[in-house]
Amino acid sequence: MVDLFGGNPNNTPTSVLDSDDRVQLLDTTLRDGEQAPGISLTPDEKADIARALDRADVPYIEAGSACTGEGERETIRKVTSLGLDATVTSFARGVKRDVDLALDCDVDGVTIVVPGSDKHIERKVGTTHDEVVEDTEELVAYAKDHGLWVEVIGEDGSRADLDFLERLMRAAYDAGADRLCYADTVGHAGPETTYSYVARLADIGPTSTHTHDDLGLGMTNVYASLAAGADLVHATVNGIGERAGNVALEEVAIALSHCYGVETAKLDELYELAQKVAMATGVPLPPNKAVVGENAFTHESGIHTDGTLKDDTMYEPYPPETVGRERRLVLGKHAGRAGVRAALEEHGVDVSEEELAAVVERVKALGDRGKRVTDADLLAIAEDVQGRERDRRVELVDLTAASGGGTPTASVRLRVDDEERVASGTGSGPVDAAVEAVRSALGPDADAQLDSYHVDAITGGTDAVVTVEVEMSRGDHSVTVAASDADITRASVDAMVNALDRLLQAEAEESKPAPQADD
Ligand SMILES: CC(=O)SCCNC(=O)CCNC(=O)[C@H](O)C(C)(C)COP(=O)(O)OP(=O)(O)OC[C@H]1O[C@@H](n2cnc3c(N)ncnc32)[C@H](O)[C@@H]1OP(=O)(O)O
Ligand SMILES: CC(C)C(=O)C(=O)O
Repeated sequence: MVDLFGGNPNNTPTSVLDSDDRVQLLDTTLRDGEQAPGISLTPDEKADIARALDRADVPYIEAGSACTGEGERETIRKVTSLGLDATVTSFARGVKRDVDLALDCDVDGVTIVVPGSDKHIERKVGTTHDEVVEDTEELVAYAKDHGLWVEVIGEDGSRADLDFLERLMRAAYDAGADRLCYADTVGHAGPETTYSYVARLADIGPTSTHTHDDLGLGMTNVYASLAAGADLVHATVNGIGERAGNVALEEVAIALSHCYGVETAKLDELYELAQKVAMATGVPLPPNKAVVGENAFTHESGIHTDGTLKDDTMYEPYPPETVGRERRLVLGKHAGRAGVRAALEEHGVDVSEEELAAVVERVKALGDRGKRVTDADLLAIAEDVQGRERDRRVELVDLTAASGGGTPTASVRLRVDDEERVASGTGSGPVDAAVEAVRSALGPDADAQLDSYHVDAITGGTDAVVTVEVEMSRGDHSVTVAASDADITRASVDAMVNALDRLLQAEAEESKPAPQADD
């Protein structure tokens, strides 16, 4: 077995890092991240992300590849004009023209990428090992002469002949490169390979690591690199990048802080940064993504919710505020009594043990149908279980609908606050006509989206009672309401009017001023 992390005979592994070790980040969201298919950031979007990276104290920002074209150079210039604290760099192939184009964008540094593996040297670039070494030496000296910070990357380094890679990197370092970088370009290496390659480079000079996630080993290889002596990690926000992406900056930052006390960025800036990148790139955050996913600090299952209510730290490795987030307890199929009681108490609703059991059962039933149980759903269930009448803003008083022969028509009488409103509508069928009539009676108060509409027959036969369940949303609020009747049009309109009423109530509730401490 390979003794990767230097375990001693007592089976206690040597720590990868100590809290006084210094590790830095180079963010390549704007270069490798943008290379993910379909992403193209505008100058303003790059500037916005770069500012957010700078606020998070990320010391190196690779702003793009100046060789790509004039549009890209404009985006890089926009970033270099911001006067950030970070060192702003551009990617450059191992050719003088690319370094000149980078200089033309006023960057502080270049990441010079030269072919590292035989495949890249012979088949891609069509050169020789000796030429790569000579060209690299010349180019590093040229870039240094022009005042640039220089990192030299041996592309496809993890598949390179290690003796050659070492020779190439030594030549680059001797020519004046500030840093060397190990690149697992196709994300094929395991941690043992990574460790042995990085260890050889780190013996030469300061070494960075650039890992990809094709085998899901991006982060493992960062650890192997740090254990082997690397002290700078290339990463992208949300892990976006070529193919399966790069190692995620937010994950590296929190993991090094949590496991070793090594700080690499301002952690409480990470969530905003992640959202900004998701928005600008159009690559949404997966809900289960570490640190920044919707579910990272959300608890639904009863056992977890109960534990969390007893002690915040029960089911979380670190408090959500550390990374600029908040904890959420939500209800669904896996809810238990403690979570439901806490949610009701938050809305000032007290229930007996018996009522609580009935509410939990209804919450689970809603969850069983694959529904997210919202606050409005919970309050509707509790009211029903407790047989409480609530103040309503909108109520269906009367409905008539006709569909025989000509165009289906319907008229409704609604009570809206203390006023009665009557309206009629036409539609493709009686339900559609009745919904049109409701919209016409309510005007802007009916501006809501019907997210789902579901009909179930509760009893058999042509006199069956049907239950109509609608899910509607308005702004940030969403509600699921069911109504039953022998008349499907009546059940549908009842459910929709009740849903609209609850959405309007939720909105009104939200706009109430918060109670003062001594209220
Ligand atoms: C692993 C990585 O992420 S590498 C970075 C990937 N980034 C990019 O590709 C940036 C966007 N690219 C582009 O806009 C274009 O590819 C350009 C402008 C760079 C080049 O465009 P073109 O001149 O049309 O060349 P094309 O894209 O077809 O081929 C790439 C060329 O770069 C050469 N090249 C590739 N890597 C290197 C390197 N490390 N050093 C020197 N030359 C290289 C190739 O040999 C090929 O040259 P050839 O045309 O003489 O065969
Ligand atoms: C340019 C280099 C660092 C790269 O993106 C890679 O090798 O994956």
